[in-house]
Amino acid sequence: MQEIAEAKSLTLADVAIRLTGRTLLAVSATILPGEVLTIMGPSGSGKSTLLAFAGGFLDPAFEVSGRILVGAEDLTQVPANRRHAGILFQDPMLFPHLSVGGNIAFAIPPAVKGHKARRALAEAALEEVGLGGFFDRDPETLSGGQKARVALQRLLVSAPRFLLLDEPFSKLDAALRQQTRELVFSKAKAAGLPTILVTHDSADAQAAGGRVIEVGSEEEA
Ligand SMILES: Nc1ncnc2c1ncn2[C@@H]1O[C@H](COP(=O)(O)OP(=O)(O)OP(=O)(O)O)[C@@H](O)[C@H]1O
Repeated sequence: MQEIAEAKSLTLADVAIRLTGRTLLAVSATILPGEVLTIMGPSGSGKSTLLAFAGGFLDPAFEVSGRILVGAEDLTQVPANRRHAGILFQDPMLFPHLSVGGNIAFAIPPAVKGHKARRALAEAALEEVGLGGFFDRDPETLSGGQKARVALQRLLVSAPRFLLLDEPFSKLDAALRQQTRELVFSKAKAAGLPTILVTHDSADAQAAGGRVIEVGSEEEA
């Protein structure tokens, strides 16, 4: 559907994040194309902070050492808007002023020219997740699971180089959660995207099928 750039690994090279002199978390890992690295740990252990570092939107209150790379390209000093990270949060955060299809079309890279071509891509992306015919719907009229699928497709049409998932399934009920996580992981794998998943749920980690890194509690860090 979208043009997929050559898949590359994502490397967190000796990343240590400190807050007021105390090490919050330290991680070193290379995540292969299509691999999901799961980060688990108690509340406040720095999981979202690690994703903020990877995405390039970390609060300057944190001190960081180490580097983040895609393939051999060092992204550590690259601003967030040029990292091409695909990010999913708990909340699908669809733009309420755009239609469902508008949400997806918005994310298609500007290299795809022409209203018709962009619309056709967005329609195909909706169809792929069972939402054919939903283009003109108001996002507010969708169910939680439908919103999650729109958010996923919006992410994938943007041609990300890696994925950062911050508890993206935690607001869904059990059956939907199972379905959505299978969809997300199968698509991430098919697109060859290295992925970091933050979760509290060991079933998410199991479904992701990759390595799991446990980060410590605030007390022991
Ligand atoms: N902007 C900030 N300035 C200062 N401290 C912050 C900031 N953001 C988060 N923190 C602190 O950094 C620590 C790590 O927060 P973070 O949100 O990464 O934890 P988490 O593991 O993702 O937690 P949860 O599972 O509850 O989402 C916490 O102690 C938090 O209070």
